[in-house]
Amino acid sequence: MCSDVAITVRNLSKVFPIYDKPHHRFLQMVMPGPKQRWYREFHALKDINFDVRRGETVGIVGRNGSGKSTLLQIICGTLAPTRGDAKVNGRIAALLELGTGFNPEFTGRENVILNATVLGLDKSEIDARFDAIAAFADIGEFIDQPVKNYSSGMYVRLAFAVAINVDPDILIVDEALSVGDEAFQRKCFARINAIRDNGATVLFVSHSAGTVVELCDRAILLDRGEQLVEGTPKYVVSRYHKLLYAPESRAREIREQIRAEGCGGEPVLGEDAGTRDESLPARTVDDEYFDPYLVPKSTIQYVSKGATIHDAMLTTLAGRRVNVLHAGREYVYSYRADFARSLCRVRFGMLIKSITGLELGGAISATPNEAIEVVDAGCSARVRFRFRCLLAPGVYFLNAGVVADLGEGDDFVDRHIDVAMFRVMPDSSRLATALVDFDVKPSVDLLRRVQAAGT
Ligand SMILES: Nc1ncnc2c1ncn2[C@@H]1O[C@H](COP(=O)(O)OP(=O)(O)OP(=O)(O)O)[C@@H](O)[C@H]1O
Repeated sequence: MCSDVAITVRNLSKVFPIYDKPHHRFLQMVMPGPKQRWYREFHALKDINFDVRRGETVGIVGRNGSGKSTLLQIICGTLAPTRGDAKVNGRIAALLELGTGFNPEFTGRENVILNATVLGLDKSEIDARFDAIAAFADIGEFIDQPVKNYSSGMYVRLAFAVAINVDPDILIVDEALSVGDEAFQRKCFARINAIRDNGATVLFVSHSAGTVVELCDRAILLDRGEQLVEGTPKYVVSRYHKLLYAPESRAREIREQIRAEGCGGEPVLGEDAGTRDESLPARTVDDEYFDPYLVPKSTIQYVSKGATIHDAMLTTLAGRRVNVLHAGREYVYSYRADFARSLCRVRFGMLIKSITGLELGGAISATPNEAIEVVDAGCSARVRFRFRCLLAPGVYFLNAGVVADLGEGDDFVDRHIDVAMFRVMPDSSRLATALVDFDVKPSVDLLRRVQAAGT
């Protein structure tokens, strides 16, 4: 293996036997034969090939079951490939899914020693680092309890503390971070950054587009065990999203499209160089655009009480339809409401929610005193909400609602939940943390420390 390559994966395939009935496993053991096979083959990885250079941080993305964890386990040597091989050059520390690495009967202290020994540290090195590992894990006296008594959060804390305190040449992280609490996750990301800055190689599995774009130099998209594409994180994440939100009927076609595009997104060319979907208008790298596959699957339409909402959409200020937005820019959320009966004191509303349903912000077209007094049957209204997209990269959902006074106060006369969705593009220049960007203007003054007299 070339000395500036940390990981080489060649023609790697993994086939799992699937037994339809529990006793078939036994029958296969006692009656294996060329004619009768008691299992079906499931191809979890199919002919995977890539290199990771020393010092690179590479993200692996893909839908559930695409083979990410299987790939990492083979690279770490905890699972054997069926064909091909994965070679690593250097000390590898891995944070794989829960359950791997620790012996549940041993205490945290014993597991730390065991793990660090497996990672190649001698006794004096382990003694020198033990306190740092325990401090990072911050699990108090649980360090002397068997790990079978740990919560999943404690387990991850300790596993991560070991993995990143042994000065690995190669760090492999499999999304396990999402188990820890937020403060701990932040501590871990800071530590991963420090390890990377010291020249280590990081291989990272994540479902979070923001994390991959933020942390990685390059990304690889796996789907159904196949390596569909590799390229810049922005490019690969955009293809991943295209696949993730594809209707089942189009998924196969979209996979083929992505595969045909091949390797993409050299940084100098910009994320979509040479791979534009011909059905979309030409755009520059940072342009917002419309992704036809970004369609909510959770839309709920309430029973109409005299008005009906249609054509909910987002556009640029110039009127171009979009749903992949640029943070910081202004957009218009609009819909049409058709009135089948006359309604009094009419107002229109909008709401933006996070993927978990958290209501982030909304607006109503008028105060109660300024509601439209009467809208006659047969009329239509075009409703527009202009807003600035002050949101973190990620996916968001939109509600739309029409309110009128039906005699007993305001009531919804039509309401659509998750009527549209949009994505905010990852932005590496972003300083804001969390979901909502308050347009904070940070400033830092470095103050020279006054030297004490005589020192
Ligand atoms: N030991 C096994 N026996 C049979 N099938 C397996 C085994 N381990 C994994 N698989 C199957 O291989 C496929 C890939 O699994 P893997 O865990 O690598 O996917 P993943 O991309 O990491 O998924 P997720 O994002 O849900 O963690 C899945 O369909 C899984 O059911």
